[in-house]
Amino acid sequence: MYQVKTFNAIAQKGLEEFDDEFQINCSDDPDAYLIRSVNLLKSDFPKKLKTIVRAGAGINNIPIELVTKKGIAVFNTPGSNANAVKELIVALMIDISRNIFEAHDYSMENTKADVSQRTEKDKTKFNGKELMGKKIAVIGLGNVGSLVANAALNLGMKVIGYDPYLSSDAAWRINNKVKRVDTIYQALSEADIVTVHVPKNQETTDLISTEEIKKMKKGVILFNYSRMGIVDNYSVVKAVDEKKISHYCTDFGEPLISNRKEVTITPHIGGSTIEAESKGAIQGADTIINYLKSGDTIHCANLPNIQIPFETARRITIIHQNIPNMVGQFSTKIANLNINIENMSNAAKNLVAYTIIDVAAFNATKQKKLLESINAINGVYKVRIIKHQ
Ligand SMILES: NC(=O)C1=CN([C@@H]2O[C@H](COP(=O)(O)OP(=O)(O)OC[C@H]3O[C@@H](n4cnc5c(N)ncnc54)[C@H](O)[C@@H]3O)[C@@H](O)[C@H]2O)C=CC1
Ligand SMILES: O=C(O)CCC(=O)C(=O)O
Repeated sequence: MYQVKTFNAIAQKGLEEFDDEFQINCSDDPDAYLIRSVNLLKSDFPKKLKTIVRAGAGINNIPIELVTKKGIAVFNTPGSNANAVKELIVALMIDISRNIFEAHDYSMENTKADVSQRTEKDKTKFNGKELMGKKIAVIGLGNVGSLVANAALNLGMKVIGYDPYLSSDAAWRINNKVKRVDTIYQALSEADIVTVHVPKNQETTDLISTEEIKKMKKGVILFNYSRMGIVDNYSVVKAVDEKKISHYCTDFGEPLISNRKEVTITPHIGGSTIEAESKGAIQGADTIINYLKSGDTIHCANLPNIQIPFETARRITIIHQNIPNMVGQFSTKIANLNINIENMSNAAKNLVAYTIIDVAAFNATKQKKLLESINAINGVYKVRIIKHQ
C-alpha cells in the first residue's frame, strides 16, 4: 500500500485517480506529497518520502537541493494551469485598458433617477484604449508565455518575445509572427504592455527592477503573474509615482503596493479555475502513480529523465551522486548476490545521477541484503526495489 499526503486544496478529480493500492492522508510517513503552494522551504521531510509533486508550475516552494540529497524526486504538472493564467491576463489587459474597474465603481454609486443624464455627461472619464495595434513584450515563452503571446496576436497586438532558454517544444507552440529578441532590454523598450512569465530562481529575482523599468516606455502597463520578487515592488512604486508605469497588475500582493488606484492585485488566482485545478490534480496524481510504480522520471525537475519499459520481475532504482564508479559498484553488489542484470540505464543531471537496473525475481532475504549493501555505498541518496505488478 502506498501512502500519499496532500497539502492545499487538491481537486477531487485528481484524488479519484488513486486506486486501492493508495491511501490518502492516512500516514505521517508517506511515500508521496501532492502539493500546491505550501511553503516547504523550512520543512523536515519524512524518511520514506520518495516524491513531491506540485500540482501546478512553480516549484520555488520546495528546497530542491536539500530534497535531492534525500533522494526525493520533484515533479510539477507542466502546462496544467497555463490556459487559466492566459485568460486572466487577457481579461485584465482589457479591463485595465478600458478602465472597467473605475467605470464599475462609478456606475454602482450612480443609481439615482438622473442616471442616464449623468452617465452621458460623465462617461468620457472612462474612455479607454484598444489593444489592437499595441505592442506587448512577453518575458518567458514557456507554457504560459507562449499562450499569452499567441492570444495577444489574436487580439491584433504586436508581440515581442524574450526567452533565452526557450525549449524546442515551446518554440513549436509559438506563432511565427511573435518577434523574438535577444536581450530583455530590446523587449522592454518598445512595449506598451510588459508581462513576465518566468520561474522564480536566483537569476529571475528582481528581473524587473529600476534599470529595466527605466528602459520601458512612459505609461507602460506591467504584469507580474509569475511570483512575488520577480518584479521589485519598490522600483514599481517609485515608477508609478513618477507616472512611468501607468498600471501594475499582479497576483502577489503586499502592503507596499496596496491601496493605489494604479495597482490591481488579485489573490494568487492565476491558476484558480475548476478546469486547471482538476487538470493539475489529475496530472499530479498520475505522476505519483507512475513514479512510485515504475521509477520512470518523465519531466522530473531534479533528476535526469529516464523512461524504460518495466518488463522484469524487479526494478532497482538508485538516486546517487554523479561521481565515478557508482554503476560499477552497484553491478558488483548485485552480482555478489548472484542476481543477473537484465537491463540497465544511467543518466546524470548536474551533481545528481539516477540508475535503473531491471533484474529477475529474488526472495526477501536477498532483497534485505541488496538494500543494505547498496545503501552502504558512499554517495547513494536513495535505493528502492519495485516489484512488477
Ligand atoms: N499566478 C499563478 O497562479 C501562476 C503562476 N505561475 C508562475 O509562472 C511561472 C511560469 O509558468 P509556466 O509558463 O507554466 O512555466 P514554464 O516552465 O513552462 O515556462 C517558463 C519559461 O521561462 C523561461 N525563462 C527562464 N528564465 C528566464 C529568464 N531569465 N528570462 C526569460 N525567460 C526565462 C524558460 O525558458 C521557460 O520557457 C511559474 O514558474 C510560476 O512561478 C504559473 C502558473 C500559475
Ligand atoms: O493555485 C495554485 O496552486 C497556484 C498556481 C501557481 O502559482 C503555479 O502553478 O505555479
